[in-house]
Amino acid sequence: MHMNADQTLLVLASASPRRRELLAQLDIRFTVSAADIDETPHAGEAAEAYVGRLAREKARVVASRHPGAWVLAADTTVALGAELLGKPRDAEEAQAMLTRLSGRTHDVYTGVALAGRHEETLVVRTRVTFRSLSPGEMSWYANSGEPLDKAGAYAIQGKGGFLVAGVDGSTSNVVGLPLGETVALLERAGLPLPWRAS
Ligand SMILES: Cc1cn([C@H]2C[C@H](O)[C@@H](COP(=O)(O)OP(=O)(O)OP(=O)(O)O)O2)c(=O)[nH]c1=O
Repeated sequence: MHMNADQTLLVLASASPRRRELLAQLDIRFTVSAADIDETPHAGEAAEAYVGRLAREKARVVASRHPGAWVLAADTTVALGAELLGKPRDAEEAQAMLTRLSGRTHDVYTGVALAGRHEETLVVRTRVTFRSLSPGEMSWYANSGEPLDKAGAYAIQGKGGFLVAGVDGSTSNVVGLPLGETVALLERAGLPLPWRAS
């Protein structure tokens, strides 16, 4: 992609097909350029601070490659109390995460950052309650392949829907991009939106 000085150009700094689909559903025009950053949490870093920091770092890395454009980035993590559950390395770790989540309520945090003429970061929390899962359910799902690239080892939008007893808050936030808050963020920056004349 070549440089573009157009202030209405939006770049999504993400390799996640979920974020791409969520944004595309709203007919918002954007290009994609993934940021590869170190996602190791700092010692004692709380979930809210962690996802905000990672979203900001992703947005800044891609903004430096696209001067003049607006860059949107996000990061999602699952938090069970003070414990952060990122993407499981394998089916065994997925199973361990599902065992922790079974029969309990956890928080899903997504940090969203917009970088361009100015910078803004927000963090959205959704509470998700899991059913009490049987060993057979956990083992089948852990080995289904679906948990591997998902924070907390499940996809609410996929087969993982059967694990969930209830959701309190934004569902798109769980999938990786809180649509209501993201639209408000783009609106504040003056980006053109399909329902608003630019
Ligand atoms: C809990 C949950 C997470 N997820 C996904 C959303 C995110 O893509 C992923 C968390 O990983 P992230 O590190 O937030 O995102 P990513 O590595 O997929 O993409 P990028 O950093 O390039 O933007 O987990 C679901 O799809 N469904 C769910 O129910």
